[in-house]
Amino acid sequence: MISPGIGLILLAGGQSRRMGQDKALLSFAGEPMVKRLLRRLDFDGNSIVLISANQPEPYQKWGIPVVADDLPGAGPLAGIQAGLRRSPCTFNLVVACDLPFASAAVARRLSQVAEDGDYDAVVPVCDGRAHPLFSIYHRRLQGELDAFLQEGKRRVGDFLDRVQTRYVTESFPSQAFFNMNRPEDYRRAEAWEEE
Ligand SMILES: Nc1nc2c(ncn2[C@@H]2O[C@H](COP(=O)(O)OP(=O)(O)OP(=O)(O)O)[C@@H](O)[C@H]2O)c(=O)[nH]1
Repeated sequence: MISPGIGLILLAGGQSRRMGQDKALLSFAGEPMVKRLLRRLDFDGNSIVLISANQPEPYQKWGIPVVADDLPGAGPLAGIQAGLRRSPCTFNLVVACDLPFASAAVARRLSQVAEDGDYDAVVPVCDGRAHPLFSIYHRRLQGELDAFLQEGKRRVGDFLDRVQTRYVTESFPSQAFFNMNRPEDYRRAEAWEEE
């Protein structure tokens, strides 16, 4: 289990234009992606909040608290903003809803780094790429994030450059960060699942 002091912010408010259907509700190996993520990440008992600009009904039916973006249409950073505002936790793992192999082991490792240090954000780097949508954010970032978005800025990486970000470069399994944008990504991931 993840440390009980870490909250989970699930980002499910995108438009899924490339996929052509809502990625958060996409059935993967017979299970909607959001339910799969909750099962895999093992956040039982921790604070969970799902940020969606779309229909809240399916999530409410599953007992998952849903909040809407404060800045609709502004992208994932605005989802993080809404999540940090609602979460009671100091540290929060932000997870995009399109990561079919999101890993509890990676989440535990990042949580450990966050709780041992005093960073604003803890971001894994795998194969030379940072993964800010599977990362930990400190709730004290709220004011700075509000100001950043207010300036019309939207890029998560640019925001992370402004704050005390700890990039964690370890031998993470790259599949944990594989995200599905298009139907061909979905087919590829389902094939891995079946292997
Ligand atoms: N809450 C919230 N989440 C978002 C927003 N935009 C994207 N996300 C989430 O961020 C993650 C990555 O999203 P993308 O794949 O970049 O964007 P998308 O809008 O879902 O997909 P495309 O329309 O194909 O670009 C997914 O979990 C999305 O649900 C937003 O405006 N608000």
